Amino acid sequence: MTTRPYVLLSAAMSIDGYLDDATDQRLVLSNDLDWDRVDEVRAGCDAILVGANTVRRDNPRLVIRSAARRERRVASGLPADPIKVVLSRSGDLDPAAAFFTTGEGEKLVHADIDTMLADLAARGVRRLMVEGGTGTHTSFLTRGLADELHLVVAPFFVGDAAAPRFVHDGRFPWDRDRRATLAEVRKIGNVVLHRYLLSEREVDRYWLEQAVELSRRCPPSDTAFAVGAVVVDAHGEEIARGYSRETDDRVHAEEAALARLDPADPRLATATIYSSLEPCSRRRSRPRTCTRLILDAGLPRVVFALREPPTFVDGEGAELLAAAGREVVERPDLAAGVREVNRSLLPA
Ligand SMILES: NC(=O)C1=CN([C@@H]2O[C@H](COP(=O)(O)OP(=O)(O)OC[C@H]3O[C@@H](n4cnc5c(N)ncnc54)[C@H](OP(=O)(O)O)[C@@H]3O)[C@@H](O)[C@H]2O)C=CC1
Ligand SMILES: Nc1c(N[C@@H]2O[C@H](COP(=O)(O)O)[C@@H](O)[C@H]2O)[nH]c(=O)[nH]c1=O
Repeated sequence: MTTRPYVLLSAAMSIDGYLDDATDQRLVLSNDLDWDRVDEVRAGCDAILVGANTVRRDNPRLVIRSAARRERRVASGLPADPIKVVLSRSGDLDPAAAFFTTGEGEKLVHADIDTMLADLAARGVRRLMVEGGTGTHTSFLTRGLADELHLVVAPFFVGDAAAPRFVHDGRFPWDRDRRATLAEVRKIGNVVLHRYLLSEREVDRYWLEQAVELSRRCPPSDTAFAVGAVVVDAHGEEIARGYSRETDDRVHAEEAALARLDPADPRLATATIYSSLEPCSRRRSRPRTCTRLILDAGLPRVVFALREPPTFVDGEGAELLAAAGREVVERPDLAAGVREVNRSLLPA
């Protein structure tokens, strides 16, 4: 099975949540700096998608504007422009639309999202940017098919319910009990970019990267690893963090983080602990291992990047946690930073 491309949704809306006004003229919400950012994001993607109404109403070109970015793409063996895709069940599209007549990449029309994603995966597309409009964003979001959302808010109101909102009504996977992860807020002149992470895989990446960053603060040691740990509740809010040797010269990262929480804290029962290294399962310097502490705290989910290397002991934290019914997620794709922080302690 081929994996679907990474899906990045992008939209600009007014303060009151509209993507456009109700006139025939296209509403520009981004400023010049933000258009340049959009161009950069486009240049980092293999394909760009819009819905059929956006082609009909905006007549977009969806090409890379910057000559330097086009040259960089070509120099790295890519076409100057990403593949363009339009979603349309009706197929009612004007062949003279700029979508079809501009740009050097392929132009595709698809009537179904699943078929489209499979086709793009087969064409080697790894990153897809979805630029709207309302119906298209609603389809991707309600189906849980978005990994990341770039939402720009422009500083004015449209104030007309006849205009298209960011999304239609619907059942979205993120609600007040299951919040999306806010990875970044950036002021770009007078607009604000919000970057949200929407898929579990990307949320895990974000918190594990935080844990790896935290491990860089560990006081150096020849006899113990440098590890960072973050505990995140079911709403996606950080509730504790810690790192090796943070509070005394023996303390482990998970131990330091869990010590900051009341064992009776109800959030623990649905929280995730992110640790840059597999939780320890043998320890001389303390009565309880980090694996034991995690089990005793009732944490149902553990995510780590690197298995404990056999430098000091043979770790079996992952196996013990899984055997106890905890969900254990190993992310070796994020292990490079952990290896770098601990390079003097790893086997050559
Ligand atoms: N500010 C911003 O960032 C942006 C604003 N916009 C604005 O959004 C507005 C357009 O939004 P909207 O009218 O909702 O249109 P869309 O651009 O989302 O197009 C909707 C059409 O796309 C096709 N489509 C949508 N979902 C699916 C699906 N799941 N499977 C197959 N086909 C699908 C259908 O085409 P068909 O009818 O052919 O069957 C549908 O009618 C415009 O006013 C535009 O200016 C657009 C993009 C970005
Ligand atoms: N209006 C608007 C956006 N609209 C999106 O940009 C597309 C036009 O791209 P181009 O053909 O390159 O001019 C348009 O069809 C729609 O998908 N995007 C934004 O980031 N900010 C904005 O204010």
